[in-house]
Amino acid sequence: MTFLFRTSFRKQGLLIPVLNAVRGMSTGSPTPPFTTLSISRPADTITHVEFCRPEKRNAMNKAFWSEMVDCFNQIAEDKECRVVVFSGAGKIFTAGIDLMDMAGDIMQPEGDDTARISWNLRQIIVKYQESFSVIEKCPKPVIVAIHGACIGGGVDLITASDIRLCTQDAWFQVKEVDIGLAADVGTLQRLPKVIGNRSLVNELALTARKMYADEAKSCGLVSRVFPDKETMMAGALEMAGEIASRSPVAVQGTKINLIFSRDHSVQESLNYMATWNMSMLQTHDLMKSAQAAMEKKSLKDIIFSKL
Ligand SMILES: CCC/C=C/C=C/C(=O)SCCNC(=O)CCNC(=O)[C@H](O)C(C)(C)COP(=O)(O)OP(=O)(O)OC[C@H]1O[C@@H](n2cnc3c(N)ncnc32)[C@H](O)[C@@H]1OP(=O)(O)O
Repeated sequence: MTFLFRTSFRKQGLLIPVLNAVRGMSTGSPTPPFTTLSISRPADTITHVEFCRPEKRNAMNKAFWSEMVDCFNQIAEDKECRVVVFSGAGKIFTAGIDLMDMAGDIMQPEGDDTARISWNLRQIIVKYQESFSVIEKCPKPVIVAIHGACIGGGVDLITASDIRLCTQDAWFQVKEVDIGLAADVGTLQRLPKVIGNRSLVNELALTARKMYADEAKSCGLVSRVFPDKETMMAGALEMAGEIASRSPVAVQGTKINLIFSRDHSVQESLNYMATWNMSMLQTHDLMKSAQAAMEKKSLKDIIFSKL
């Protein structure tokens, strides 16, 4: 962590939440109006979202699925926030879908006949898909920090995130086939694009075998493995600080164009990029950043307008 960061934390009286995050501890209870998410501000431009249901191993109950949408829509609108760190409180990152709380919605959908039941079920699935798509739609980069187990819905969540870090004890499991369903909220669509090895994706999704940290790193699911949660949280916050020091015009434009190009041809993506930058290149941030580079100044010393 940089000196600048530390002074910024102290200046704002935010040293304790930062230390808690760095220690990998829960920052406390969920933050109202949320019941499953705890939101803290380790620095003025960084939002830490912690999945906070440790006693249930962060199983994804109904409240979680809707709170994710509210939380990330709010972050998308929050002009102070430039980057998000997402982690899980307690023993593991997440046990996936809450098998107790969600059974009704999925196994006994309402409707007078097959068509209406199917229609209602479709709407439920689309709604749950949005709980993770909202991470991708949020223009602020999301760094996800994974410790212990990341099961089922957890893999859906992390594949919608921009940067994945994990601890040496982390393991990943596309568990859906074990509970009798095909994963339907993002894993089957995003994991092949993340890993780029179809055979491995097929193997993981069809057998539900566990994949441990070293393999996750070697196949590209995560970009860094840390010895423990405390070190990982410190690494995540340091990385968040690096991103947050850059121009938000440049950072958000980079996220949006990377996602666009993942889903389009090179030529379509170049066209999109040209149209994007024909306005974004007119930002003051370009001159400020270029000048800092010429003067060998740290970008942490440059003030960019909020976005
Ligand atoms: C349309 C939506 C589509 C979404 C699909 C998503 C699908 C999936 O996510 S499939 C994966 C489902 N998850 C599982 O099968 C995992 C089940 N849990 C476990 O295997 C273990 O709990 C785990 C290895 C995660 C942790 O083991 P540990 O010994 O550390 O803890 P436990 O004593 O087992 O559990 C502690 C309490 O947490 C409750 N709990 C754990 N997982 C879930 C869960 N998935 N759903 C609901 N509750 C869960 C567990 O019951 C214990 O509660 P209590 O007895 O009250 O203490």
